Amino acid sequence: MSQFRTLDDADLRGKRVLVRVDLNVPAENGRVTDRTRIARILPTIREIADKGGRAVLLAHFGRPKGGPDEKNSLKPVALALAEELGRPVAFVPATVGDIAHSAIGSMKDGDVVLLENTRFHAGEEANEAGFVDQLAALGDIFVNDAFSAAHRAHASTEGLARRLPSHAGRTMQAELAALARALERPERPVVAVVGGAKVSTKLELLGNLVTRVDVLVIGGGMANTFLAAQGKAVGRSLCEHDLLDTARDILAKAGKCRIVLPVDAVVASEFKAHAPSKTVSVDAVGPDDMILDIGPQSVAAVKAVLEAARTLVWNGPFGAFELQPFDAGTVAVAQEAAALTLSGALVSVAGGGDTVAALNAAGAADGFTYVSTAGGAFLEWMEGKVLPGVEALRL
Ligand SMILES: Nc1ncnc2c1ncn2[C@@H]1O[C@H](COP(=O)(O)OP(=O)(O)OP(=O)(O)O)[C@@H](O)[C@H]1O
Ligand SMILES: O=C(O)[C@H](O)COP(=O)(O)O
Repeated sequence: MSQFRTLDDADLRGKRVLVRVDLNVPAENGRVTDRTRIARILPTIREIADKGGRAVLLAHFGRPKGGPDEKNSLKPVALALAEELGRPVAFVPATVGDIAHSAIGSMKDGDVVLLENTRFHAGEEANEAGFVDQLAALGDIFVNDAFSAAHRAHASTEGLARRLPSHAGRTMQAELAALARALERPERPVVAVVGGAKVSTKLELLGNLVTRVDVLVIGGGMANTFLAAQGKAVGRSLCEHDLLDTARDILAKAGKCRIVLPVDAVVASEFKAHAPSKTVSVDAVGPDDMILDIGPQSVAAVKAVLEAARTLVWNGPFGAFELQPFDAGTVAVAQEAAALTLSGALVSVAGGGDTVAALNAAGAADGFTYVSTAGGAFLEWMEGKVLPGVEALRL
């Protein structure tokens, strides 16, 4: 961690500390429905406040089009944050300018305020120098605790880190350490599991992973494209038929990396919970069938792969896990990974919004070595891409 300044290196007392956090949390009708990301940033905020810093939180929420819109206000999130923190969090209905200055000017040591959505200003996503200046004028030092937004080169993630003395927050530190352990200097054999639905966005990831891991397990909707590329019928399953050549290229360049695809599947003719289903070989998928989960033989094969592995990196469920009983494959593999991790045999790291939801639903998340709350940033990191928000923190 010597490549980054951390809170250990910061003189916080009496300082205005601009803290970039990720409060892009799921919400419905103005109520936060999942507080995982809030829980992750508490240690950094508490440490800054307890050391006498004045924590000025910066965050985005949703994807507003560069102007204020009530639907994307962070105000309700400030309430949830205050509850989790167990201390007041003053919400400031402005991101920069006089209102923000005056609210920050009246802070005392140990206070916490949350500024309005950074994306209400077009300069945020454009990483405009003028907007970076306006943000920088509000603080003395910058702390980035938002790994999950670090793939964005925005004013509050990248620009500020280059403008003010900058430090990695505790969650950023933990995330980088866990991810480095899993892919940069992992114990081998390393297994990557890639599933889920977003085939086209994850194909580049697969192409990169085959050069870095020992075994690549492909599941979920992803696998269907590969089965089709091998000439198998996939019926009405989720499948990107225009990407079959890309899938074939990935299979061809696998080299020493073993690729594990499902050998059996649970199929149904409707995409809904408890739809009548049957288990078939992947060579016997009918024209009306939809593959909604991997079958028991595939589960056994993946478990065997995990038993022989030392490191696991996982993104994407094995099936339509929100619909019972099509969660069975994901649940079984998640529980096996958690058990192997708890026994000390495996280092396991998982990331992705739906993946984390699936691991939680399986009761397996606590068993993993590290569960990242990052979606896009986790994928880009797995792809081996440079994350601008992380790069800007490097010494
Ligand atoms: N065989 C399948 N057929 C259809 N949908 C599937 C199948 N397997 C998995 N899915 C769907 O994949 C989705 C999750 O995949 P996704 O690629 O979005 O995961 P993620 O990367 O963890 O999510 P996020 O983008 O939120 O970070 C789930 O909604 C699940 O129902
Ligand atoms: O939810 C996320 O993955 C991060 O907060 C980044 O959000 P974005 O995809 O809208 O940039």
